[in-house]
Amino acid sequence: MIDFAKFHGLGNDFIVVEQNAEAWTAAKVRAICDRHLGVGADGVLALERLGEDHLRMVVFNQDGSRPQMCGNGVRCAAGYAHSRWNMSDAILVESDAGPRPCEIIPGNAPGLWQVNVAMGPARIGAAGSFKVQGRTFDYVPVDMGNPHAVILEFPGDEIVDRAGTLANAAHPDFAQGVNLEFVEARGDEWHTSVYERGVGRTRACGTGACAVAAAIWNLDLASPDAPVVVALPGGRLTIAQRNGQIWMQGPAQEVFTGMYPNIRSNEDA
Ligand SMILES: N[C@@H](CCC[C@H](N)C(=O)O)C(=O)O
Repeated sequence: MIDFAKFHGLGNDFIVVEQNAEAWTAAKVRAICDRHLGVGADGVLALERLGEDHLRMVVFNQDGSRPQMCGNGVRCAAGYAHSRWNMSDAILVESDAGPRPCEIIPGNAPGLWQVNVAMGPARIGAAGSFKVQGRTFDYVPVDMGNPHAVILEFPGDEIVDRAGTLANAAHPDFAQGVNLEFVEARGDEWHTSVYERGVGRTRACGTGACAVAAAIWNLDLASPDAPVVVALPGGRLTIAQRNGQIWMQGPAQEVFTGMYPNIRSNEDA
């Protein structure tokens, strides 16, 4: 049996296991993440304790692929390590995209943490465009350790799904696939709809929110001295920048624990 905990960050949900990532095949990830036949989640976080306040997080997307980073996942990993391993309020999470220092903000309710994470620098690429159903979308590529394309339009779920499918079907602009963020300003907030590589439309994406803020600052649409609030379907993330580093603040919540039979999936057979 596999002991797991179910966590989410603004509805972007994960099965958290204390295991080396090598224990997971793509087929096993797909089986446990299946929302009808498994536990159900957007992905798996395989965590390993490395030291006193130090751990490694490997992320798997729902489709079994292994992305470099996950912003909502890293907050969940910090919350898990704080509660299960009694780690302090300053936790270093190693990821495939490099180390991500996390600060647990004091005053949390049981099973609910506010976490501030140094998400590294954002790397902005040359703007491009692609067509969906005859409509052209201009995008700003942003690398947050994983690839994003930020689009300053808010076209509705059907187009978001079509664009995400197309961009992730060996599109020449997106050799490694891409996470798409569609954005519009509403008052002081940036409303964002995300299509995630390896998952589809999700309720929230932490690296996506960082990419949105980085693109907005790069286009001079907001002051770089003030935090940007990114409003996702699952809730809000606050993104700031200090010394060339993007900081993301938001919640991580534990939902339940369970045991999953360590079965071979049909795909393994
Ligand atoms: N939900 C995540 C991003 C997870 C990885 C992404 N799907 C990818 O393939 O790059 C987040 O909160 O950042």
